[in-house]
Amino acid sequence: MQTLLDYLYLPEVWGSLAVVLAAIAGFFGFRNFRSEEDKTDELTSSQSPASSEEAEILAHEPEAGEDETKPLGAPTLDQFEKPEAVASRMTRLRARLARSGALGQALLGMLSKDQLNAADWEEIEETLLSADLGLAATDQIMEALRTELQVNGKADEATIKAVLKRELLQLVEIDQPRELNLDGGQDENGQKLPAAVLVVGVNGVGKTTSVGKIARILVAEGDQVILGAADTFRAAAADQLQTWGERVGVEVVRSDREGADPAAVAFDAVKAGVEHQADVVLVDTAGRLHNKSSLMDELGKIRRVMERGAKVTETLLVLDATTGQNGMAQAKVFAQVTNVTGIVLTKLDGSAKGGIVVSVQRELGVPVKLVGLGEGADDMAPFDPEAFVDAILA
Ligand SMILES: Nc1nc2c(ncn2[C@@H]2O[C@H](COP(=O)(O)OP(=O)(O)OP(=O)(O)O)[C@@H](O)[C@H]2O)c(=O)[nH]1
Repeated sequence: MQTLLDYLYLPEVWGSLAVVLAAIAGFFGFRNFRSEEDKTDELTSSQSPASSEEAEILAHEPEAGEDETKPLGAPTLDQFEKPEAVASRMTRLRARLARSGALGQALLGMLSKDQLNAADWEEIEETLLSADLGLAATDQIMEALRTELQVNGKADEATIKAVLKRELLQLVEIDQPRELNLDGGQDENGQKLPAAVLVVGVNGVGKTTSVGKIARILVAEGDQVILGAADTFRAAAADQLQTWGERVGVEVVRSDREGADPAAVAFDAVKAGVEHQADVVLVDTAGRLHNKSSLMDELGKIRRVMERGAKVTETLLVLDATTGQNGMAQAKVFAQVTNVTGIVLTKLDGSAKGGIVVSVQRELGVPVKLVGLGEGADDMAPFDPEAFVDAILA
């Protein structure tokens, strides 16, 4: 006769227990996916891959009966944080943006003098340049101010503000939508497909944090989101992303292996998004700048394998507002190697470099879509040109 102890050693018992636990976790809608790359080498695919590397990733299917999910307990829905709604964060964060209003105050102080001499104009130019507006935009504003003061002699504060606002708004304007394109379309059977969003940028600019924050914005808007931790260069990045996901009940696809193929993780994330009929799959990348061609290869491959599962509707470039022209040079490399569709400008809180919005859009020809305004989880908002200009002139 079997004792209770014998019974506990039976593998079927543990197998059944695992299935029950997985089912419970699945029921609560919270699962942590390990990339299939970690698990199997057995492959089948009817699609024709573009390269042998891609073939490996595409052919990567779990073995029959294998469950690649790793349930992390079963949190109930009310254990998840409720991210702040977009409208309320805009009001709250406006004040943060105003901290970068040093530009408006400095200019108004100088321009309200009775007689402006050459040294004053030089100082005005210097102030505009130090806000990272760039040469061309600075020239345009200088021209408009000179014209105003020549025509009307001394201008009052309200007039100067109006001229600055008009010019800045014109400079910030860009003939492209600022909203994220999150229309993934449908497959040939009419089943909804997720929008795949690739997030790129130099390390340390706030990429992983931004992916977490964007996920929260989307969750607040009612979207079902899946995150892909394709920054496999730094193991902590996947842990960091997982924490962001866990806080709001968002699934995170990751690899447990440091240095795993980022394209495999990105592929699995999109695959999970399709299977779970998610609205958006957000993929974080490492994007180390070893050299231009390896970066191009890596991002190109990630993008191609993502496209096999769903449409990459956005490639967002994350840029640190405090890094100025140096950051811009690096951003340009990314824009050259991948088709960037929007900028996420981080660390705009407290930075006197608000002018970077103008220069980055001019240099890269893509709109700033989101701005990071602090280290808090909901300190990110869609970019609003008028609120931005008002704030820097406050
Ligand atoms: N003040 C402020 N800090 C920010 C903002 N966005 C990100 N950070 C901080 O920037 C630091 C770097 O952020 P990460 O998300 O780890 O940067 P990363 O680009 O993913 O870095 P790698 O993974 O090394 O490539 C963190 O301390 C963030 O809290 C922001 O909008 N404002």
